[in-house]
Amino acid sequence: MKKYYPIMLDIEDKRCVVIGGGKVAQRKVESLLYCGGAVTVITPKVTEELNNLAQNGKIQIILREYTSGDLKGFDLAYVATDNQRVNNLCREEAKQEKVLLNVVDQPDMCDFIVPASVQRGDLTIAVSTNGKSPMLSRKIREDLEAVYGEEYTVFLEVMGELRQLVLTEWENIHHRREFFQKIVYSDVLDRYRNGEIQDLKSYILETFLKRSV
Ligand SMILES: C[C@@]1(CC(=O)O)c2cc3[nH]c(cc4nc(cc5[nH]c(cc(n2)[C@H]1CCC(=O)O)[C@@](C)(CC(=O)O)[C@@H]5CCC(=O)O)C(CC(=O)O)=C4CCC(=O)O)c(CCC(=O)O)c3CC(=O)O
Ligand SMILES: NC(=O)C1=CN([C@@H]2O[C@H](COP(=O)(O)OP(=O)(O)OC[C@H]3O[C@@H](n4cnc5c(N)ncnc54)[C@H](O)[C@@H]3O)[C@@H](O)[C@H]2O)C=CC1
Repeated sequence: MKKYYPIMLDIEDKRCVVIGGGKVAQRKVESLLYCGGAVTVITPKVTEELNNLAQNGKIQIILREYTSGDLKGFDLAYVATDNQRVNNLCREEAKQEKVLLNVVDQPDMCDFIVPASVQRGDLTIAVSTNGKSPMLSRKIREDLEAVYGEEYTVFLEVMGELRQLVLTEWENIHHRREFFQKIVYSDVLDRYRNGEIQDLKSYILETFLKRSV
């Protein structure tokens, strides 16, 4: 069985090229933009949404078919046409130019594949089936969205702030670990979700910090 290595890639301002301008290309472009990628789309035809993104200066569109040399200078590349010849040419070029390539209709030609993901502030939950069933990835993503709601955005913000505080102020790693463990494994999130707690940060500070110092 093929193994993919899951990583969190910082693509802020990295140059990403997408060959093709249909529905699938659009989905990949949207996720790249969400993470701050600098996106260029090369395609003779685009969806209305991609066109709007270009009008608003969010992406650059080059309105023509792929030609050899188009991947040069990019960090990441996606081919989202349904043209086998273009897939093959891009695969060749990506290898030569050492650009990581995703071929949306051929997992066996990909350097990387894209998981389904849930984003809750700084929390990312990603799901992949190694390409076996993208529909199943989607379904699991939907299930996760129902379980991990917006309260995780707030919770994680508070945990991040507390961690900064504790890392600089507490010397003993065992105390720090125990402190975080108590909060994360408590019923605080359930109670916040049920509306029993109004201000999550104050509640956590009062309940857990007082007890620990
Ligand atoms: C290998 C991979 C390469 C890659 O794109 O990176 C790939 C490949 C292919 N997808 C196909 C079809 C569909 N893809 C989706 C949806 C998504 N596809 C995504 C990723 C991936 N798709 C990578 C593997 C991910 C994994 O490991 O699980 C998601 C998760 C992320 C994203 O695209 O952003 C996004 C869900 C996002 C979300 O909703 O959260 C749907 C469902 C829908 O449309 O709603 C369908 C129709 C139903 C079905 O076929 O299951 C086809 C066949 C085309 C055909 O039939 O001709 C191929 C090619 C092939 O398999 O040969
Ligand atoms: N990975 C995934 O998540 C999924 C992949 N697919 C596959 O992705 C492919 C694309 O799907 P859609 O976006 O729905 O197709 P589409 O037909 O809507 O879009 C294809 C795009 O490619 C462009 N194109 C065609 N020839 C080109 C060339 N020589 N150079 C540059 N651009 C060119 C077209 O102008 C069009 O914008 C299909 O092969 C499909 O099987 C389909 C669903 C999901």
